[in-house]
Amino acid sequence: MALHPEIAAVTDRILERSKARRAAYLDLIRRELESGNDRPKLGCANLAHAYAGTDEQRDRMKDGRAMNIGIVTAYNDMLSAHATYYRYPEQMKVWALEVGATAQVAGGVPAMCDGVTQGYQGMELSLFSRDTIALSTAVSLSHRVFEGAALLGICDKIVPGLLMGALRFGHLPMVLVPGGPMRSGLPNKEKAAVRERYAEGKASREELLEAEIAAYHGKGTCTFYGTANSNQMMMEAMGLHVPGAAFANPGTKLRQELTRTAVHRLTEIGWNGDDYRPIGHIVDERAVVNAAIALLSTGGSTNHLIHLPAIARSAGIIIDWEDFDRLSRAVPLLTRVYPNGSADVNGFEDAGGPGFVIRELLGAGLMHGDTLTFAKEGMAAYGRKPAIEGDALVWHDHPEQSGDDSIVRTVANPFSPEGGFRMVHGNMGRACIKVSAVDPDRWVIEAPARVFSDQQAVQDAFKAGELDRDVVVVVRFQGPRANGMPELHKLTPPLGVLQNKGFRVALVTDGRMSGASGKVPAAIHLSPEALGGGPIGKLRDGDIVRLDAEAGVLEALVDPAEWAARDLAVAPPAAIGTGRELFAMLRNHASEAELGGSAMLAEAGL
Ligand SMILES: O=C(O)[C@H](O)[C@@H](O)[C@H](O)[C@H](O)COP(=O)(O)O
Ligand code: SF4
Repeated sequence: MALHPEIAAVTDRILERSKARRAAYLDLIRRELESGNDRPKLGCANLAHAYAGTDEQRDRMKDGRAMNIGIVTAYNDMLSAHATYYRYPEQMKVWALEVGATAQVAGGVPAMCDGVTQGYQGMELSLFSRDTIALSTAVSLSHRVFEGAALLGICDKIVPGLLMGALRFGHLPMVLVPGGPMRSGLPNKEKAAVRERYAEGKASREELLEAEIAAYHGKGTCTFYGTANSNQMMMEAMGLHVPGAAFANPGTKLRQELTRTAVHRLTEIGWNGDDYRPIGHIVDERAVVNAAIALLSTGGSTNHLIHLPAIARSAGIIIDWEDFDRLSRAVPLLTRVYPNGSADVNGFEDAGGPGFVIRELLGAGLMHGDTLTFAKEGMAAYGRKPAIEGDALVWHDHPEQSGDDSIVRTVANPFSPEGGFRMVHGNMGRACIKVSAVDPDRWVIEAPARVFSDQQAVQDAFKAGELDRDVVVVVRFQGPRANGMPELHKLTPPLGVLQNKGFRVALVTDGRMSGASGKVPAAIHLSPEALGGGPIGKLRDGDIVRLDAEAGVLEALVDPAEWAARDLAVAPPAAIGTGRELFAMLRNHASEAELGGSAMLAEAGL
């Protein structure tokens, strides 16, 4: 099937825009391969230090003919998703030896659970924890005694951060190794309903805690389709997994064999043979477009409108929100997974999962099918479903129809002819809105603004009954440079209560929302941000604001002369405590959300 013309056009736009940067990137990884991929060249003392900690593999390492795999792990017990990684390195070392290779933990990277920090000070470190992860990945791989790498990370900023760092070592073959979602617990919609009752004072804290623990009840990724699970969908679309590895549950034979195959396949690719395919060649302009399409056709997390531009830039590729907007209008919405529906990610996997979606998109010419992938067979392999037969890991074709068309649909019968994202712009700048989780009758909201500079003030105003009306809640000074661009997801329950009461409600912010945020129309990532002069700083209580997701408009309906003459609001002082002061250097140099929201990339000229 020929590639859809709009997808070809957007890809060409990206290729053209990225030409010089991409050429420089490919030249870098060529030079790195020539200079950096020959362990025997290192000094004897350097090699002895590298091997001492893994003395049981020293003879094989000394021999230098087999791949030494660097494992970069984001294991910790804070993220239920990453707790699954506890024994992965030990197992992976055994699986490497099975095929004559070796593996070492090159380093650990920090990982924040946004669910634990949501609504609290720690959330102001969340976005920049991504740069910290990228830097830690570079420190890990800088030992230069590896011919391949396995990246163990699942959640929100961890996959983006690992890739941002690892792509600077793009001459190495690499694989992303996910751990899988926890089994389904209390359905997400029931959890959200208890939260709204609690916000209204109709449920006790004990009742809420019970509900939350019933939802988040064990090891594995949370089961809503938020940023973490969107990561897995995108990694499949970029060909950076063993095909179909995204959503096999932890502790299963299938999960084990997918990880074992990742280790074996990595050594098969090698670094000096004819199957050499380094991550820097896999992550090209078409793979970035495929990732965007996978995100848009599944109503994935809005955080990837910041993370994918950052990942792409790390490989010399520039994608912008207009690209996303154009792709979103060209690809259909094929899944409804919470918050875009009531099913969770286990239901998505059972109904066909990423493989079904990719098979559909490839078959309709809605994805690039000719990209280089970790799998030998190319992108078609990612349209199939893994299974265990006896002791063997095999792949099967998906059936023509999904297992549940209330969750996954074919291209011929989509939930919507267009994807889940829109860009909106006007006299306050450019913002993003995810429409896949918003009822169409709420895509246009025009109401008086109520302006805040922090999310707690919104909660207080809600509790005081001051928001019980049609209202556009504006929360500013939430951008990367102001306070690290926290997610404002705790505002979802109160705004949802107002919406349930029948009020016309919207949120406008230079901050972010969670991938788990949904039903309330929210224009987010507004750029330029308030700190430093963004026009959102001109808004006043009572101004009429119009948010029209269909027409792509976000406008303060204020007389232009008055708007031009207005002074900007004064920024609140930078907060300290919970380590936030340590991140001032990242805030002060951060680029805008659309450019990736990264001080590290900005200062590196990427
Ligand atoms: O972008 C995301 O997907 C969120 O950051 C998610 O990782 C975060 O943990 C939410 O806070 C979870 O949702 P609840 O807070 O509703 O549990
Ligand atoms: S999905 Fe979010 S809440 Fe769940 S483990 Fe990952 S970061 Fe934490």
